[in-house]
Amino acid sequence: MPVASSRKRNREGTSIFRAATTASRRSAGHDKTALVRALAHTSMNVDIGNALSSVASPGISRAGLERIDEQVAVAHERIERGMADGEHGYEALNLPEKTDPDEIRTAVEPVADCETLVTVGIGGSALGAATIVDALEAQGDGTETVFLDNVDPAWVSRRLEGLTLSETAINVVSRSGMTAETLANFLVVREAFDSAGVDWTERTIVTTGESGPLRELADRHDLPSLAVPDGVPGRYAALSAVGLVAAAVCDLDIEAILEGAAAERKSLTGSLFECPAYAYGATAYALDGRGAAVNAMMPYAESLETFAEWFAQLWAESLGKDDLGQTPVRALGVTDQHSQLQLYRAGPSDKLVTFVTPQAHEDRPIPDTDVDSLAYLGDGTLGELLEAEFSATEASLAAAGQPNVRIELERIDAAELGGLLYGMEAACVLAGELYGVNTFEQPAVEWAKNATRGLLGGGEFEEADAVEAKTELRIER
Ligand SMILES: O=P(O)(O)OC[C@H]1O[C@](O)(CO)[C@@H](O)[C@@H]1O
Repeated sequence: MPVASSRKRNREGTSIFRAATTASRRSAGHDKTALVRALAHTSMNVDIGNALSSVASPGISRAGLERIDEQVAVAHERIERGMADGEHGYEALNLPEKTDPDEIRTAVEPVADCETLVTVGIGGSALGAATIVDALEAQGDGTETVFLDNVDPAWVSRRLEGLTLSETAINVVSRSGMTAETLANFLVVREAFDSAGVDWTERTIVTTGESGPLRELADRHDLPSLAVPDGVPGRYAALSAVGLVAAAVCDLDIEAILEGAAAERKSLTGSLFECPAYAYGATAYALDGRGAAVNAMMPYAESLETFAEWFAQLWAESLGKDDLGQTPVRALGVTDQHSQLQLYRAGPSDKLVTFVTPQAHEDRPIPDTDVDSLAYLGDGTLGELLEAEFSATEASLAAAGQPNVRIELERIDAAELGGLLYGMEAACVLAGELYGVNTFEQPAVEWAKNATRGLLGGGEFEEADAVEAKTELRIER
């Protein structure tokens, strides 16, 4: 029954659809020409028109964009130098060329026929993989995927219950190889296999660094393993084995993901007016400086909900330091029109709303109805309703002077997704340069890790003492 629906494109590549909205915007007095489309074909096109000061407040003027573009040119040189030298962090932007899909496919062969894949990992060691398999679910081979990225005992038990362990494979991922949650969950999963009499060493694949407890376990049991590439922080590792092992087990087109990313890499030039990724990073940075301290990532596709979670880690852990950084918020279109939009439209003007919208998508007709008041829905499609709601919500924010940016994908497929992931990583690296922060470290997370280890007898940590010294003011029933 599903039928393909796509917005027709004229030769200039401007969607007829957009033309319509331009008319409505013009009626609302918007100057609408700031669509940044890459010179080379890339996945993501970025429309920053609704972030202009002629439309929104906070907003950025054209002169402001020109000024930032000078900083972008300098930042781009720094990024290119870091990539050329394989420097820590910048090396992540070389992954489309460096990741070997054949190596990944070979490594997953022993488990490729599993019915269920349990991925044990957290943060960057789970979110990239989850984003890819959730976004491309319809294009996979039907392998069920379970991500254990929390240690809530009831939740973990529910996830494991009901699994046919003899048909289940384990994908353990940890860059450091010592993250407590991941190692604890792996020990729990292993025990479940042992209790069921299923040999987990036959059904486990490991992705980790050169050293650490997980590397030791992999070597001791001679488990098939892949390396986390050097110089690539977890949150930037989706386009390596870290994010692609699960995709390969689900028989997704990991080659096309890397090709889409490679095409996006070609769009990195020294100007935001030519590079969608930099246009996004520079605009988000500029708006933060003008008061938009919150960035609500609101994809208009259910399959991109996990992408918003992935983006939240990327943006928060990369830019949140030295009292700087824009707070990412996860939202979903159309669902959060009915929960968050009131705030985004009529609350404080401290937010940028980032929309991600596929131009083409699967569709489903809405049957005709004899209820007159529903005639406007009947005989249409859910896709038309989704598109109308997206445009209406985008325009409603602009009409209220609330800044928003649109990221357009042609459709949600492997190449487009690869480009989107790469583009957002490049946007974040650029924003990090503009903020002047160390984009690739996350020292602030260590305090709680030390405290946890101390509380559990894993060593002497002053942080654990501080936990005990909590100031209390309890209000009890
Ligand atoms: O891959 P690892 O080393 O297990 O770390 C998982 C996640 O934990 C963090 O280090 C934060 O605690 C993230 O940066 C990382 O993605």
